[in-house]
Amino acid sequence: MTEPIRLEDKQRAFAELRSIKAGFAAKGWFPATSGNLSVRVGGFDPESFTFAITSSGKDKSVETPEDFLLVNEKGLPTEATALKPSAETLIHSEIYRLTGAGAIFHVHTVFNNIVSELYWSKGHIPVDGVELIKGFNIWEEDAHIEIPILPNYAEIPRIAALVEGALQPKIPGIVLRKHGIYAWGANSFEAKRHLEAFEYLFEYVYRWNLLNPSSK
Ligand SMILES: CSCCC(=O)C(=O)COP(=O)(O)O
Ligand SMILES: [Zn+2]
Repeated sequence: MTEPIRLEDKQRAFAELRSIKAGFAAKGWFPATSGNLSVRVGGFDPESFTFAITSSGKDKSVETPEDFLLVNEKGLPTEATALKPSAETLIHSEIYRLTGAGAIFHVHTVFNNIVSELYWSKGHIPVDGVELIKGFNIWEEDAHIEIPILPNYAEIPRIAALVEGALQPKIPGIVLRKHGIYAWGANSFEAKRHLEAFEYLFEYVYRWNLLNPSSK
């Protein structure tokens, strides 16, 4: 039996999401209502857990009392609400189930879209020796990493079904082709650091390719 979520845990999760949402909005990371954010709230059992997630279709650069709701591991609201969870909730559920993460953030940016297309045929975005790889806690000198890319199917369950096969043990993120990045971490602080590192690396890869068109 799953323990009911305590009001203070729910409020803490919503406050955390509110602050992350405002910070990402200030960076312009939620164009045209895109993006979604979640944090795990309770029930750390991989088979039954609860997380707070952004409601679907909202302007995420605006703060309202209807921005977040709680859902279970199947992505269904755990409390009576008129709010709809993010259309991409099932991807969050699958990432929580497989990684035990504490927070997952998804944004659409021009850089993540372009590099996903640039490296689509390889199935991953390679990055070599850039210092910010250390943002993933990879401290090896001249580290080489490969960030997985999944197809952007219209049906979210089809994408969710591919997450397990795409996960790279040291890489806390997955890119959807010409769609956006999912980055996660043990908590919001770590998931934010990971997302910022990914976005820095995507911009680096994009600019490197512009300057060195034959290097790919
Ligand atoms: C106009 S954004 C298209 C849907 C999407 O990719 C996204 O990230 C936002 O969907 P949500 O249901 O979470 O608002
Ligand atoms: Zn999206």
